[in-house]
Amino acid sequence: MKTQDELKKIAGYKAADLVEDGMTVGLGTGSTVRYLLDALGERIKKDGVHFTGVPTSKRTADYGAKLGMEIKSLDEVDTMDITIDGADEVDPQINGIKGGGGAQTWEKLVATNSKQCAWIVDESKMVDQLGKFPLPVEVLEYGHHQLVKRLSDLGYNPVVREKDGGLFRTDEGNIIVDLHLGKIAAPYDLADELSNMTGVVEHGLFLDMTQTVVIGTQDGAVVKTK
Ligand SMILES: O=C[C@H](O)[C@H](O)[C@H](O)COP(=O)(O)O
Repeated sequence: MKTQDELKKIAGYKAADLVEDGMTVGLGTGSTVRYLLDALGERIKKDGVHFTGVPTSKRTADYGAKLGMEIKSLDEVDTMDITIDGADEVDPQINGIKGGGGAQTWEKLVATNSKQCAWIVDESKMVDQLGKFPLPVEVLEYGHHQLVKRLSDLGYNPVVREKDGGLFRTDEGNIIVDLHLGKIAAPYDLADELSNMTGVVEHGLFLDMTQTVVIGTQDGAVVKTK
């Protein structure tokens, strides 16, 4: 029986095949993406493959640069040929929840500027309906008590994310409110509602953005395409 970490590695290494010489590639964030970066680092060393990486977090930028990748910011490129990223939950339509690591705002910016997107997940992340994983929402710190109250009144069970005894901070210096929803019956309505709330920077619902999911399973990598 392979561990969850081994399944993440299977997905990350398989997805590295999607990257071709000369591409501009959006690089996601998280523990599964770390395996993708390791695999790409090996291809750089062994095969001399060259691509430009557009990272979705400072963590990914630092790790990619350490592995010899050319790193550019989103503002320095026109478009990305593909973005490969992790996800916290993926449903049968390849919609998902992201932001478990608090990186969803940069991730969504990079994804929406990419020609195609692929997610890499272990099989435990595949669900019939989104919402068991708490939905991360990046918000401005200013006024967040009011916003949290509003989210609570709506029945969304908001919890302000903490780290090391203080508030968790995103790469933009904002904070994260995790919505404990249980099930998301109407994801499109919820996405619109959250996007329209003043103080919300970005939420972790990624709808109709991704065409491919590479799943690490006990039987190897499975690629599902829309
Ligand atoms: O903010 C973090 C990202 O959305 C990650 O891609 C997501 O949380 C999945 O991370 P992991 O591969 O570590 O489970």
